[in-house]
Amino acid sequence: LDQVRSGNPFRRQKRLLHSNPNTEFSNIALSISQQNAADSCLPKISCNPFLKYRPFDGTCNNFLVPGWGTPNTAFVRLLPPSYSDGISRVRMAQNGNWLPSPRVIHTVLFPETDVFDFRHTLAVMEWGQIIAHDVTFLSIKKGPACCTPNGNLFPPQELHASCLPIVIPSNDPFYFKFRRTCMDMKRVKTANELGCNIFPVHQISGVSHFLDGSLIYGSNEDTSNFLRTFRGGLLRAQLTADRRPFLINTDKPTRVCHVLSDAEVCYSAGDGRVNQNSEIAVSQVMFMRLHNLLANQLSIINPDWTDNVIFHEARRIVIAIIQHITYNEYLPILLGSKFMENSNLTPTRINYAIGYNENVNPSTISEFVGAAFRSYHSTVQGFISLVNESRALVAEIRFSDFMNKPGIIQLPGNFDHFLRGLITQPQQEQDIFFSGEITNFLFKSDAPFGMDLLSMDINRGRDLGIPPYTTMRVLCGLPMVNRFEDLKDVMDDEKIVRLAKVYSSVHDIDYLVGGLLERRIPGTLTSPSFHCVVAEAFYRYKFGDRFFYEFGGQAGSFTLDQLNTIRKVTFSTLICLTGDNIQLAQPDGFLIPNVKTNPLIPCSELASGFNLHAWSNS
Ligand code: HEM
Ligand SMILES: [Ca+2]
Repeated sequence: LDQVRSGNPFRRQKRLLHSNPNTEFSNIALSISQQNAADSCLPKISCNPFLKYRPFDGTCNNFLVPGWGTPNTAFVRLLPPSYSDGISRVRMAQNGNWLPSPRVIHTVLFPETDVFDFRHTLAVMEWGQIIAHDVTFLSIKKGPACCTPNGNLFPPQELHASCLPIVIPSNDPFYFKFRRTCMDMKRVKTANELGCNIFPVHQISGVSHFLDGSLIYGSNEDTSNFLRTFRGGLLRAQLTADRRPFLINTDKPTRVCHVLSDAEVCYSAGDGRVNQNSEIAVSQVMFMRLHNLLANQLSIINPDWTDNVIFHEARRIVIAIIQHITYNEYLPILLGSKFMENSNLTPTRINYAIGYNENVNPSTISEFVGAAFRSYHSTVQGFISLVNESRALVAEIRFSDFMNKPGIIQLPGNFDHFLRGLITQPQQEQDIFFSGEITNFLFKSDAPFGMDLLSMDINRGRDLGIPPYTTMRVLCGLPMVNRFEDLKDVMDDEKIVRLAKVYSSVHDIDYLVGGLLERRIPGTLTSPSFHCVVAEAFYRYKFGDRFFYEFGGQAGSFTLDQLNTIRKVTFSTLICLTGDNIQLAQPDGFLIPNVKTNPLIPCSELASGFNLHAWSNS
């Protein structure tokens, strides 16, 4: 409370759980997070300490626990899960009733408006999605539909155990038009489905937890082999009539994508979500092109290298570039530059970084994927700008028209239009306003309505047993609260009034909801209760990853010359290198260009320092 009175509730919360082991709450987090009941089910593997290239599934990254971070293993939890039966049933309200419907919470607290973030480009949003798809994939349990064919609720006794449908009130401002009172949603898989009999349940990630380019190469060797040509270290690609490379097509477009014939474009990549929307499809093509460009350069520099060596060296560089852009350009925007410096998260400028810690569990954090990182769904744009070389708007496409329908990005000129759009169009503000394109029309296909991502996110938090907001905010260093009025330290009055309209107790508030309603920490794109969880996740992706690009002294470490080459790469370099014919970009692609501080300059200048001489064998 003293903190509240002092008028600066932000000072104390900007913390990293790991770097503050002497605080009461981080001690709790640290001890719980390092142990994971599901670890008892990890496969026993013996490791080769001289392995130069990280395995696709992340095994043996950690010598103490070789299964840490591998696909189909459990997330770590910062705090014990909140399940009403202590095992797996979703949380109930303090008064014993069901918690309010996520859709009701959405309509009362999160108006649908487009508010632009005029500082940050849409590339910031998209880079977040790239990271999300790299570090986590929740697979949905199989089972029958959870709503009737007309979109109404089944009687509770007829509901399958895998179901967690969202109740839509009959007076919903949007869905009432379609007389729908139920949004189908199923629970996600837990370690128990894989034979690991532990309770409370632990949800699992289907992909490698490390930030290791698994969305490009897959999370196992079979997927990677499927994507490779086995010639010149290249990834497979399909060429358009004018010979521009795109990802290969899946062999079942009509099943995977929203297309009418199997002749239509629908990609196959290291991650199954590649077709989800046009921006992620563009990004995945960008990475495939980057890999092949590096592979071609490496072949020229080292004609004696085998396909396998070229492939793995190119992959190692691509992963390093993803990590570098994340820690050098993306995270300072999210977490604040000062915080990054103080927590050793900023990339080192010279020499190697130090601090790899084999005691850090590198696994993705449940509270991060179940709430904190999803808050960036708020930054998604409902309309995508296609932009030409003079930065004029060529077209604007409706986001929901091109979900699971990526063919548009291959049309002549469009790939560059999309890429330029990413570094030109503002993202939406990280706030309580979400685009209707994802909250009414998500995956709409040909229907006049779709699903609601925000309601799904709130519901998913309950599925994962994410502790309520009041518990999570304490973990992040805010005072314990017992009444709605106590939330004034981080929330505006009007929001508190609305919260009290929906939730009957302050302790019922979902973490995602509370975190989104907090005032943002100045100089960041996070609020106090999300900051420590997002920071903790990225702390682990760095200091828990033996192959992290900046570390020396490992079999897979870069030479300093190589490292210094990677340090020159920015998001804009990627745009320049992988576009069909992009001539200009601003140095910081995550910031809106402007003549004074971030002017458009020739790509030849932006990419000039980037060559692979440091990889020459001679
Ligand atoms: C570009 C538009 C985006 C769309 C259409 C989208 C859509 C989705 C959907 C449908 C889910 C699954 C929901 C569920 O069933 O639980 C999801 C999950 C998720 N999204 Fe997004 N998303 C977008 C961008 C982002 C961004 C920008 C971020 C973060 C910066 C993000 C972070 C996440 C995370 C962490 C999950 C959980 C993933 C998992 O563990 O499987 N998404 N998103
Ligand atoms: Ca990964």
